[in-house]
Amino acid sequence: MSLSFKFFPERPNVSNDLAATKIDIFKGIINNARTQFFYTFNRTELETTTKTVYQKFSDRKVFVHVGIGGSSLGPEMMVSALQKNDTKFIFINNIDPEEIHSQMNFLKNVELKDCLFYFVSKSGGTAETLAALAIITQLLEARGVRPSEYKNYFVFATDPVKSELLTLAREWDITTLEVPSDVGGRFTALTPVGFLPALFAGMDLDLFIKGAKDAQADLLSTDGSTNELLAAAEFLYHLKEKKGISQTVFMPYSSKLRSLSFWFTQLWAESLGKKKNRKGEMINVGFTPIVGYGATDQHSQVQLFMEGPNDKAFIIVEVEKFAHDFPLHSVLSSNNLSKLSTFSLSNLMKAEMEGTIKALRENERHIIHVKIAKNDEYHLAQLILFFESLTALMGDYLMIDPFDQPGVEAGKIYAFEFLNQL
Ligand SMILES: O=P(O)(O)OC[C@H]1O[C@](O)(CO)[C@@H](O)[C@@H]1O
Repeated sequence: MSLSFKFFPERPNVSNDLAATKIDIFKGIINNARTQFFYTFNRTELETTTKTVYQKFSDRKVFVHVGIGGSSLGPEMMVSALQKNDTKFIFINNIDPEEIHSQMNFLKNVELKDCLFYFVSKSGGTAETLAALAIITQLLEARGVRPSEYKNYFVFATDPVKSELLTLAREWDITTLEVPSDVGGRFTALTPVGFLPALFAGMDLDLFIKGAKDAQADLLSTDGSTNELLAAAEFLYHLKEKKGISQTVFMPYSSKLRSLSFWFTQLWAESLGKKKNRKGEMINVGFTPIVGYGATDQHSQVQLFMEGPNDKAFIIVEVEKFAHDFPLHSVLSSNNLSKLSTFSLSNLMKAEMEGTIKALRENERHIIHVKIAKNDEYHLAQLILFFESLTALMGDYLMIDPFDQPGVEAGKIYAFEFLNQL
């Protein structure tokens, strides 16, 4: 795996015996019929069907992605990290009428033949996504498009076995991609959910999948001295058990990877925040994710991180080499400018990150520093698989099921009760 790791104050000691035990457990998790996230991208037919769909609609200049939670956060993160072309992306990922108004206004002014609407919902029954479908069909109707023609504008991604969207897909003859039944919504970035937007963003899908495949063996290694998945799990679990640290600040030093923090937030929060353990006993556990990005948040949250309660672990993601850089020399004379003049912007970013890590260490904070050589498809896929694997494994440490989300159901039921009273 080409992610490199440093742990502060120190890497936990993972003996080979412990590694063998934990990898056995991890294999049990990823080989379970309902939790196949670790292997889905090995299914080449998922890649080829997505490429075929892309070919069919590749002339589209506006890609409207409709979905919420895991059906949107992965694609948003991938596109904002690595888009390489001019495709206009619109993410309809909320039901704020004012935002939808702006999005629909934009769409009213573009040629429909330039648009592709990608509706993603694992369950096919999510109210927010179906609401957006209703509004988009109104837009199409107003432009004279009949339901029999929706197939020219829509692609669906949903569970191939059980989903309301399947019924509509059959009725309207919509091209439909698979969200594998055995992969939970928040683990679907490395499936057609992420693949299709990646292709429309001009990303190299083969390199993306290769990155994930190349990480598999290292994540399963029973060498405790090199398996960083196990080290990270031990590090975070013991911080929680011994020091009560259960907040996790996720802070890439990169604007392009800022959305990785939002993707991580759902993965970490929805998977690990649980009322009951696997035996059904009340335990109310979880790790609270905190979104950050450097260097910007040094001027926002870092004061708290340094001097506030020592109740947070920090995951800092570094991009070693940026694709672009700028020298900082200037014709202006100023003391502060002249201190920068012999350096580049990426030198400043690196120095600020290292400076923050050093200061955090002086304040006895706990840090996992992850480095990628560059922000590309290969490394992004490795980050995704690493954090998905870490989440699954932490579920075992916490003795909970990281693949369900019973806590969000009650709110949905009450929302419909309120709706029916309106
Ligand atoms: O893909 P779906 O089924 O529309 O679900 C969207 C999101 O809603 C949840 O089920 C609950 O928040 C998430 O787990 C999921 O990512």
